[in-house]
Amino acid sequence: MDQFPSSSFVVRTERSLLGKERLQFIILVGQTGSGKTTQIPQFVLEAVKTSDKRHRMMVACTQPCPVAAISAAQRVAEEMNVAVGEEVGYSICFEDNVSRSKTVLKYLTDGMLLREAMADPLWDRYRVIIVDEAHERTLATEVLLGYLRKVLRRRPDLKLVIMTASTVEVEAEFQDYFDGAAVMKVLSVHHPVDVLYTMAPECDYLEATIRTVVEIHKQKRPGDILAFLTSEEEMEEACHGISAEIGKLGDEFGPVEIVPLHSTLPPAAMSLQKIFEPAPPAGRKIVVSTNTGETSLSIDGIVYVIDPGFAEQKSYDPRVGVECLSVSPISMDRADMRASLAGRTAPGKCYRLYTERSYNQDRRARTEPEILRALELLSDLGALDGKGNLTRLGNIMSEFPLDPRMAKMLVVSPCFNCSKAILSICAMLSVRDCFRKADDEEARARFVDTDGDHLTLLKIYKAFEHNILRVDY
Ligand SMILES: Nc1ncnc2c1ncn2[C@@H]1O[C@H](COP(=O)(O)OP(=O)(O)OP(=O)(O)O)[C@@H](O)[C@H]1O
Repeated sequence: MDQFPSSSFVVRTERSLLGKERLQFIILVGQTGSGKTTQIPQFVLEAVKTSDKRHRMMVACTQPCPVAAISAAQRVAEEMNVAVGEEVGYSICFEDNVSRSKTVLKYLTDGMLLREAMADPLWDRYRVIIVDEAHERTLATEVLLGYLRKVLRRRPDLKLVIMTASTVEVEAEFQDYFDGAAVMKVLSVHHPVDVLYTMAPECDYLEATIRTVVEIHKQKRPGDILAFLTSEEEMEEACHGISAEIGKLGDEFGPVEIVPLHSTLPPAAMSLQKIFEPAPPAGRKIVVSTNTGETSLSIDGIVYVIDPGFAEQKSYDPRVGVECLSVSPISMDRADMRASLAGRTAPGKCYRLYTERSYNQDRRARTEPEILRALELLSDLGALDGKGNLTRLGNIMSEFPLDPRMAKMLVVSPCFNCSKAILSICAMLSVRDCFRKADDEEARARFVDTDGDHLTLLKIYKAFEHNILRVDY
């Protein structure tokens, strides 16, 4: 990408980019919904196509979660009037929808691009790499950026675009890390958002969310609703609750379309498009989302945001050496990001289901980047030495596209003669819970092993093998 072709964006550059044809990397800042994910890769692709034909042609655009990669590929393929999997494709864990000969623009999760580096360490097939949603500071994005900085020195023809919907501090941090990289800004219109707090803390945020959705539907002017919850189970419960309560209202307040949004929504490609479809005539769309709806997918028409103030977040407990996923209060910057989504297409309202005091006093200003929590874990597992270098064990572990604890379990399992069992346990831990509905509780109880969840998973897998694959032990 020697220069961006003209676009419909109003772009303000901090330094003149167009005169500097040899810039190797830039940071592009734009509010969520301004078109970074769907438009910039197309401009870049256009520029790549018109540049020196001897160069490699492929453009990669990374996303923090599978559902965002699929959604972007679908949208861009539609805009370019091509089929997904041909000129525009996507690659996520366990699904590669690309054509070796045709794909020139590939949306993929940041983890998948890192995996590609194992076989192709300098990403030789790519001419431009676009790292999207960099402000989310996921572990994979941070590792990717660290590695990219090294690769750029060895591949002067490789260009990097870092895209973020960040705050000024985050922007400065990226600029600092990439030697004062130029910043481009996509200026977009943003409407005012009224932020409302509860007078007293809510003791049950799920119930409060359902109640608030129903009240908005009964009392407020047209506009879609986006409600944040912390897990898929909560979302399912909320969708049922909202549907039941709104059903009781009869036809008086108009129809609703309730759409769940989760990063691993199955089957992602099929249900995804519903999120972008307009609300039913004279009705309302209600999107119930985990934090995937914060920045990974921009949904038009949202006027009301309901923020209970919690998210499921990973934390590492060094005392027991276990990483746990717990529901904890979100930081102020994430609360502000959620609120801003109400003002994308019209003036909006954000209902925070917590007190103003809780916003000001109980929350961190920013979310701690995941990478800081991961370092401690790697040292405890013996993957890093005292100086922070990879040990021999760490090197072997890095070959596995797995959580480090699972990688270590697998690497050391031959010493304990249990590789096959550990392999099955790792596979079971890598997929979504195989029991999901409340009525599966009885079935789950049949497999419970008093020695812990891992052995329960192994029992389930063995039963599956025995009954479905007819393998005898
Ligand atoms: N799969 C899709 N189907 C329909 N509309 C879409 C789809 N993906 C994006 N859009 C729409 O395209 C517009 C631009 O979205 P885009 O995701 O490119 O913005 P963005 O700046 O990258 O935001 P974010 O930071 O949230 O990813 C938005 O109005 C969005 O609703």
